[in-house]
Amino acid sequence: MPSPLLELGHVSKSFGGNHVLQDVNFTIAKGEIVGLLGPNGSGKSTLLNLVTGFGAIDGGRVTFDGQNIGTLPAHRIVSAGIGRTFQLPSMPRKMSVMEVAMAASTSHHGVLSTIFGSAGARRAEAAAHAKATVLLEQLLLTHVRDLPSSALSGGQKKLLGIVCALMSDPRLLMLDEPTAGVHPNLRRDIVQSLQKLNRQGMTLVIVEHDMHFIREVCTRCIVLDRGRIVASCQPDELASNEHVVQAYLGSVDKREPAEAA
Ligand SMILES: Nc1ncnc2c1ncn2[C@@H]1O[C@H](COP(=O)(O)OP(=O)(O)OP(=O)(O)O)[C@@H](O)[C@H]1O
Repeated sequence: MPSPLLELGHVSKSFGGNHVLQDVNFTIAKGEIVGLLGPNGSGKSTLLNLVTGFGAIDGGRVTFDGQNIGTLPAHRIVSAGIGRTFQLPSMPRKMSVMEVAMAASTSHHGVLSTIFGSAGARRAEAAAHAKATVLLEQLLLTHVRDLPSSALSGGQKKLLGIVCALMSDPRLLMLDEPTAGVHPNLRRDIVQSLQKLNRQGMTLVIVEHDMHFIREVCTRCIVLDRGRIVASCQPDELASNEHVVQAYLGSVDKREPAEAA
C-alpha cells in the first residue's frame, strides 16, 4: 500500500478549557477527494487551520508526504505543497482580480528575483501572470479579471480563493465550504473545476455541509463530532452509519416506533 500523502496522529487542540480536537487520527491517500463533515462547532475549520499552519497543535503529529509539518509556519506549508481556501474569503478590495491572483504566486517572492534584480523580477512576474491567466480561465473568471475584487459576487470570490490557492501548485488542496451561499449554476462550475483538478492529480480535502455536493464529489468522508473522528466511510454509507446519525441528530433510538411511543 502506498504511503499516505497526509497523516494525522493523535492530534489535539484546546482553546482554554474547550477541547476542540481530541486524539484525531486519519490518513489521506494521493488522489482521494475526502469530505470532512460534522455538525457546527465539531472542529472542522480548526483541523484545516492546524494542518495549514494557521494555528499550533497542542499534541500529536501532522505528516505531509513523509515530512513532519506540525510545527511549520503557514508559508512553509504552502511551499511543502498544501494549499487552502477560507470559509469567508478576504482579499484587498481595490486590487483587480488578476492582481489578487498574481499576488498569491510564491515564485516572485523568491531569492532569485532578489539576487538577479529587475530582470529576474520581470521574468517571475510574467510567469505569475501566465499562470494566473490559465487558472482564471479554468475557474471561469476571465471575464472579470480586470474588475476590482470587491466587485465579485460571493461565489466568484470563492472561485478566486481557489485560484489563489492553486497559484502555488499544491499537491493537496483543502477547501473550507467552497459552495456555501453559492448559486446552483456557480456551484456546478465549482464541482466541475474540482473534479477536473482531481483528474489532473490533485488530492482534495473539502469541508462541506451540502450532502448533494458530498455525494457528487467525494470518494470518502471523515466525520467529526465534538472534536473526535466518529466515522470514515463512503458517501453513500453516511445515512446508515449510526455514529454519523448520532452526531447530527443526537442519540439514536433503536426501538421500533411503536415501542418508543
Ligand atoms: N481561535 C479560537 N479561539 C477560541 N475558540 C475557538 C477558536 N477557533 C475555534 N474555536 C472553537 O472551536 C470549536 C470548533 O470550531 P470550528 O470553527 O473548528 O468548528 P466547525 O466544525 O468548523 O464549525 P462550522 O461548521 O460551524 O464552521 C468551536 O467551539 C469554536 O468556538
